[in-house]
Amino acid sequence: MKIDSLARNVAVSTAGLELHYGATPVLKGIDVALGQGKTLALLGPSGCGKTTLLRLVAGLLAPSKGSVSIAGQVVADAASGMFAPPEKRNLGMVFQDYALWPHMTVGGNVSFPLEMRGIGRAERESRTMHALERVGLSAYAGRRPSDLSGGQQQRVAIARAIVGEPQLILFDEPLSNLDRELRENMVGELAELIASLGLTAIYVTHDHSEALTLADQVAVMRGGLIEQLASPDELVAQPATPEVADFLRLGGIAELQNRDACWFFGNSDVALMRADHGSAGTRSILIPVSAITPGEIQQDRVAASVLRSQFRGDGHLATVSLIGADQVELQVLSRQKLKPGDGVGLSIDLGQIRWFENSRHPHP
Ligand SMILES: Nc1ncnc2c1ncn2[C@@H]1O[C@H](COP(=O)(O)OP(=O)(O)OP(=O)(O)O)[C@@H](O)[C@H]1O
Repeated sequence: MKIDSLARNVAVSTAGLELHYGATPVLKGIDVALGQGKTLALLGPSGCGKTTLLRLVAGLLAPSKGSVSIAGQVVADAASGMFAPPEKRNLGMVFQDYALWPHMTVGGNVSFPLEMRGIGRAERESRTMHALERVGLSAYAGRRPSDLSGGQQQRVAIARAIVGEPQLILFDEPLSNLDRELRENMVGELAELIASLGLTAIYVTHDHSEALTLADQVAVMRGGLIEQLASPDELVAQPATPEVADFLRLGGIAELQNRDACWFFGNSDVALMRADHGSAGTRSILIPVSAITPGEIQQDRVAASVLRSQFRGDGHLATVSLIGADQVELQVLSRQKLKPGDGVGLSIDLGQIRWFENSRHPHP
């Protein structure tokens, strides 16, 4: 194994990583580097390759091209054929379905990885109790997993993943089997646990709020590629593409056309604002929820019709379509309840609009 002294504080990195199933490319060239003690979320829609990337880091799959390094050591390299199996990578894994052994006690489950490593009984017992204490389950060591709730079972899986004090912990949608309330509580707990243990973690999820809550860096993936890799703050403030903005639900995405010195929504007659002569013919924009103030329909407002609305804690979040450009859907936050079919006038703060360089549209 090669030690890269320049990369000592890089906990995990990939270079030109590709994975093909036969002729089908699933990952098309992934370059990431994650610092010690940091959490990286892999976020993206179903089938974009998140789990495949995690499995390549874990050593459950070998790359078709490129390499994976952990703590400066190459653990897989397609060119040389070098491949370290999972048990040689010093990592912990937590899966969606907990993967606990039903015939063993909670304590037995947690101590199993230590037993596999040949660690003696006394040390196993003290480390197991310590790991269970860390997840708040020391009183449950003698119980069977089936006696525990879903949230408690997932904590047992986390205790089992940290008991060996791994340098890296991999989470594959660990909360997706829990109901919404428990999931929301556990996101915060997990973030706290990861921080207090100083873990380096990779966390796969398709839930943007989980990713933005937990991670220091978020890789938004699409079609086997990373579309944007950035901190949560940067992603929200500066989504690189309309697709990223749409996936993070930052607001409404629209395509504008420059005609007669005005920016119109698509090829409709609904104008948003004046345009400079000579500016590009077509641009995609993000109109954040915070840029729109809803009110009565009147002359200087963009008229829209409510499609659906949901209460979300601080108001009613409605999806509206523009009258005269009904392919454009925007998100509006309203104090009053809006019902499907209601007419609403939108005051749009043009200063908050984000203009994208490209002219791609997320809903072809
Ligand atoms: N063994 C396999 N053989 C062929 N194709 C596969 C295999 N495993 C995964 N794929 C394909 O690879 C692509 C990426 O799968 P992957 O599980 O990494 O996606 P994902 O982003 O994690 O999605 P999800 O959130 O649904 O788990 C998918 O199109 C999937 O159908």
